[in-house]
Amino acid sequence: MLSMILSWTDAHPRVKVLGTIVVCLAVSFYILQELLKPVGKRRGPGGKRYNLPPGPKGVPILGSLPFLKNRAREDDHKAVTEMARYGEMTTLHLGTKTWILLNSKRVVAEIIAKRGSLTNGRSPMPISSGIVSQHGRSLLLSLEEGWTEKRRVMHALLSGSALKQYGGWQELESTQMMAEYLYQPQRWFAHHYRYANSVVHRIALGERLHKSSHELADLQEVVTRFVGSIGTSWIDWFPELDRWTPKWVLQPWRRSWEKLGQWNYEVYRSWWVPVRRQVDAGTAPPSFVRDVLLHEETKFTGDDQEAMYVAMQLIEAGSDTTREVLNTFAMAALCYPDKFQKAREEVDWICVDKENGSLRLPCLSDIESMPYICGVIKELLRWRPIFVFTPDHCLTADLEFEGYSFPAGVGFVINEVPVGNECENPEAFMPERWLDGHEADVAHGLWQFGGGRRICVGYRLAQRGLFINIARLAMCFDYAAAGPINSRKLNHHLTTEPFPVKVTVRSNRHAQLIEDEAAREDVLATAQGK
Ligand code: HEM
Repeated sequence: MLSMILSWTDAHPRVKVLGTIVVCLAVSFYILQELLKPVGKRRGPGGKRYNLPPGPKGVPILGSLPFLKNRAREDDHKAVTEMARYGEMTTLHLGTKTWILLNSKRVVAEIIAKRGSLTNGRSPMPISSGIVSQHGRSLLLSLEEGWTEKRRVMHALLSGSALKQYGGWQELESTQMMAEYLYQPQRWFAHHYRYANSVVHRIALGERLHKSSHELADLQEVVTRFVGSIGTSWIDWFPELDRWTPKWVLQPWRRSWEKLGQWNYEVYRSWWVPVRRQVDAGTAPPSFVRDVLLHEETKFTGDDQEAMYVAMQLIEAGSDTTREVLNTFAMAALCYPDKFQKAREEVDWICVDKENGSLRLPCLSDIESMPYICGVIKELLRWRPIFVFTPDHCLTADLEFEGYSFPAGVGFVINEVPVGNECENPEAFMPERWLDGHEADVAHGLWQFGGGRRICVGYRLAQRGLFINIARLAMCFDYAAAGPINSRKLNHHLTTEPFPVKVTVRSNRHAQLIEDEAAREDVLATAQGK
């Protein structure tokens, strides 16, 4: 048979050439597929086969990447919700990575929280972590890349003394925000951003924010472009390509990312260097940088550049997130006036004097007495999550779990929408669903801050910042739609008005209260733009 084929192809040389090409292509494709096998399909030691949960088949080599890249950011969250149809866990092969989506609260608690010492790694991201962040943003670092030391120093942010110290600044910046709302209600969204940015700026670097709009825009652009780099480059899905190919000959992708990384570095330096000098000279005001990161007792083992990334990462991680939740609050106020009213009633109950009717602004010590406001915060994060996926929690050793076996290197990812929707009537905004005695603990039963060993280090600060502002806004301002709105179109990417809102102060008495408070805190003139 073979000799017949050979003599036939001898007589038809073109077919022979074509056949050879087809065979070569098929062999190359097979080799490529073997080389770029995702972590979850590879055999373990001694040829061990792993048993992963079900999931979509995907296409050769790329797996489910084309699907995920196109659909994960859709406003209706349909694609990420559909992923949960495979069960409590869904396996996705994405380039050479394998993600296990965790679709229920139960498995998130089991894998991310209870087995946190095994699931605290991160998969390699040579572009967004390596080149763009110069291996400095702890958020994306693996254990081997020095995450543990950075986490150690940041941990201080979760402590009671830090919360107390920074609480005063949160109240002050919030008072300024209230006054800004009063004088420029049409710029409500911009006040959210200013608040979020200045609070975390002061916590990290020690000074109130007095940067030029150009400098602020640069930092915002750095954040946007960094976030935009996550998951964008194919190389982050096939990190092996970065290791296997010689850098300067076969890595054409490097140049533009390096330019971005260098620009990011320079913007960071322009914020960092003056603070570093003040600390060295002993003239710096209190801050996380002065009192923790660079304090000799902390014994941070990183160099100046690593310290800079730790400090600056705080600012970017803490500002956009808080701004987005405050915008979501404005949307909920428009769509659910009855819930807004309930929130207001709770604040009035505490902050209006029962004997003489005088008013005071809510403060952080009111948290325990305002469970409904605490419920509003949790519900905002559940109703319109700002993260649909948390970063992957990579397994650092093989794991057996409920009949499945997972190889080291797979990434567990919280599929936030189905997890948040595991409740009655998930489409509705219902703060009362959180009134279970744990409402003041924002991470209890809510996974928007991630979990386990890598849980957001700013989650307590975030909750307190949201509390003080939401309680005060509910007490003092009314929200009305000023055009068509769609509660799913929050337009978080916009720096202009994300949806049309008309804000008005509740009464002259409330206006007076804000002015008095702002004058007392010495932020009135700044809020008036003087
Ligand atoms: C609503 C507000 C916020 C949300 C939803 C949020 C969410 C998150 C999530 C999901 C992670 C990854 C957790 C994981 O991998 O399991 C994270 C990490 C982080 N967050 Fe937040 N965050 C918020 C506010 C803040 C604030 C106010 C700060 C700073 C003051 C902050 C600083 C950080 C830092 C530094 C990390 C990286 C931690 C590490 O490398 O271990 N976040 N955050």
